[in-house]
Order: sequence, then C-alpha cells, then structure tokens
Amino acid sequence: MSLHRFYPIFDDVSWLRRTLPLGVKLVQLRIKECSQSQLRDQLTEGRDLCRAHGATLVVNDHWELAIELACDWVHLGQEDLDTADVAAIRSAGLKLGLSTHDDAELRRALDLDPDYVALGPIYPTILKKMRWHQQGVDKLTDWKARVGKIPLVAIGGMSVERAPAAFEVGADIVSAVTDITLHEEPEVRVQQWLAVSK
Ligand SMILES: Cc1ncc(COP(=O)(O)OP(=O)(O)O)c(N)n1
Ligand SMILES: Cc1nc(C(=O)O)sc1CCOP(=O)(O)O
Ligand SMILES: [Mg+2]
Repeated sequence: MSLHRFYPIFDDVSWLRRTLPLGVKLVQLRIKECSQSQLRDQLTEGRDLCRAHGATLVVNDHWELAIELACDWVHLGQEDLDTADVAAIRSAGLKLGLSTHDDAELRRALDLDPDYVALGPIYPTILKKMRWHQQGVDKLTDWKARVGKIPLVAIGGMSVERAPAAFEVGADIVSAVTDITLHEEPEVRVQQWLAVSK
C-alpha cells in the first residue's frame, strides 16, 4: 500500500470533518490532553470518517486504544517505544510509523521494521519544545539512503513553500501541523498542500 505524500496532523477530529472532503488521504490524530472517554469518541469518529473517505488514519501515542478500536495505524516516538508493546501492535495487524532524530534512534527504529520513518524537525517548529533545533533539509537524502524502501516522512516547520525541496532531496511524505492550523484559511492551505504533493 502506498501512502499519500501529504500528511497533516491534527489535534481534534473536527479538523478531519473539514479536510477529508477536500481530498486528504493520510492524516494523524495527535491528541494530548483529553479524557479517556473523549479520546475514545475522537478516535472512533476519526476512524469512521477516514474509512468513509478512503483515507488512512494514524493514531499518535494511544496504541492500546488504537488496537481496541481496530484502527489501522499507530505513530510512536522514541519515548513511547520505551513502554509500548510493539509485538501486540504487530499481532493486532496495525502498521507502525516511528519518529527519529539521530543515528541511534534511526537504528532502533529500523530494528523494529517500521512502515514509515519520520525525520524531524527539518526546520524549527513552534508546536513543541524539542532537543533538536533543526536537522536541515539535506539530511533527508542521507536518511532516505538509510531507510531504503521504507517511506520517509519529513516533519517540523514544513510549509507548502518548503515541501518541494524536501520531496526533491529524499522525503516520500511531508507532514505539517501549524502551517495549516494557524493559517487564516486552513481549507485553502490544505488545497495548496494537495497541489504540491501530487
Ligand atoms: C509523522 C510524525 N513524526 C513525528 C511525530 C512525533 O512523535 P513523538 O516524538 O512521539 O512526539 P509526540 O507527537 O507524541 O509529541 C509525530 N507525532 N508524527
Ligand atoms: C509533532 C512533531 N514531531 C516532530 C519531530 O521532529 O519528531 S516536529 C513536530 C511538530 C510539527 O509541527 P509543525 O509542522 O507545526 O512544525
Ligand atoms: Mg509520541
């Protein structure tokens, strides 16, 4: 299965209601502060909306709930891996995307045979505090050589204007949050993303 090249990340299912009808085909729900029952409702609606639109939903962090709700994909970072049961994720048939930021993290990720590898932050991000300031777009070429056929996601400070260069040097997929959510017309921005990701 090949993944769409534009990979927006949202913190609420209302964004999926707005953007799936525009043609988004790969999307992550990254929900950090929420009660368990709200989380279950959000993921259930996200799962059903994505299925109705022929899109792929990736659940960030909440791998147990993703298994329980029969979702298809989970994204985990390195700290998540310290406690996640990857064997359980695999035996439930879920696909797994992993974050990486340096050589050791990439080696650890590749040992787990991921379904995509994300490298970030390519540019500085305002979304969250990180130990890494910016990797630089050229690092994508090195990472792509190392991951081979595994899809490579570029994340962190990505924008419509920055996406073409990331694709050119090795990214298979480009992911973004604030370039869309802080835009004055998010739907227009999503359409611009879809155009540069064709
Ligand atoms: C596509 C993608 N790449 C990286 C991340 C970051 O995951 P993680 O390091 O676990 O940090 P949080 O997003 O959980 O704060 C991601 N979510 N998606
Ligand atoms: C959630 C996340 N993970 C990153 C990583 O490098 O692992 S960068 C990032 C934030 C992405 O948001 P924006 O597109 O607004 O910069
Ligand atoms: Mg995480």
